[in-house]
Amino acid sequence: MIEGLRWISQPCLPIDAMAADAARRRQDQLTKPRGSLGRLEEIAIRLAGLQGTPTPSPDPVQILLFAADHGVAAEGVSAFPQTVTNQMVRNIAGGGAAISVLARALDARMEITDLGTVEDPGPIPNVRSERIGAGTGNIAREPAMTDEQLAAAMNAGRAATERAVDSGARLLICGEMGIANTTAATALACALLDLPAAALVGPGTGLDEPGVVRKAEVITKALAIHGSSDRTPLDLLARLSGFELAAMVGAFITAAQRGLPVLVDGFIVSASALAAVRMQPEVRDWLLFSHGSAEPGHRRIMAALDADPLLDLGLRLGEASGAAVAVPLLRLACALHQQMATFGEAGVSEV
Ligand SMILES: O=C(O)c1ccc[n+]([C@@H]2O[C@H](COP(=O)([O-])O)[C@@H](O)[C@H]2O)c1
Ligand SMILES: Cc1cc2nc[nH]c2cc1C
Repeated sequence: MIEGLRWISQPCLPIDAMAADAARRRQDQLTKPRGSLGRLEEIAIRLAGLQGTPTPSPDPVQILLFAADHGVAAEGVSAFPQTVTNQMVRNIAGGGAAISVLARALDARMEITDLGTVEDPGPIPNVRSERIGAGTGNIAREPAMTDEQLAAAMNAGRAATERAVDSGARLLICGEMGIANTTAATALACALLDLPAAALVGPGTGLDEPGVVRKAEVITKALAIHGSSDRTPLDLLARLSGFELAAMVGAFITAAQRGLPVLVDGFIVSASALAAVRMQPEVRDWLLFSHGSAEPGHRRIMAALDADPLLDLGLRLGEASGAAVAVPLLRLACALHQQMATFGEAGVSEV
């Protein structure tokens, strides 16, 4: 085990089965035909079990946004230049990005961390600088990061999650910003799922068809160098991912160990969730899935995690935007659970 990452094997908290059972019984007494609120019932029951309470709620919601650059961008695998990562960090912090608007509209807390964009932008208001390097290595030629960098990234995600728990957050959302990170996420997921690049590759920010073919070749090369099936998920994470992906793996494992439910965003976040579950299978219990990304490989990752995301809106933005959009559903599911009258209270006949 890598020095500084021994905490990965600490157990996750168990789910409170009594709280979940009580929530299920309450759902069956509310003034509606049994099961008629479908997955909204499921959400309230799961949150009750995860939070260990008869009054589940996603609030306060904590969004952790991790940004980093990727050496593999040099292979022309993104429709956008690498400088956009830094520019978008400024935009997110300045309030103009989609997630900035969504976080404001939801009244959610958001913490933004620069884990290593290509150029150090210097201090930016509302951005934590925890730079691990000037982007990762180009995975088509070398490992993305060293073991020390992996530990730094995962520990940054862990520390951010600890801060969230300590400040009373009841739902964790992780998001990412990193030009070329769909290449890293695809390579990581292919290695973890033992699938070829062609099974998961997609346009990311908007590559054309020939671009996607080139991207698949780059991923195939990276998998040939690093993707050997006898490598551990931790080793694959170091070799094929990125600082923001590794931070999210650290965040998810920590959330499960500290008892904080997670609402998973799109393609890149799901690749991190898959890696976290491979390292610690009990993490799966703590994950709710917000939306199906338009990135085609997302479906394969969802299938591997036995996940059925709540929404299907054709989103492919990242930045935690899809998870943010699903928060109102969780709020409404919890409001219904808490505020609806029971058959007894309302004097409505049950049969
Ligand atoms: O989350 C998704 O499903 C998603 C799908 C495609 C692209 N993205 C975002 O787009 C960026 C990566 O795309 P690319 O083409 O540069 O690899 C990165 O900043 C992600 O947040 C995100
Ligand atoms: C503009 C832009 C915004 C993003 N947000 C997340 N990924 C992104 C990629 C681009 C290119």
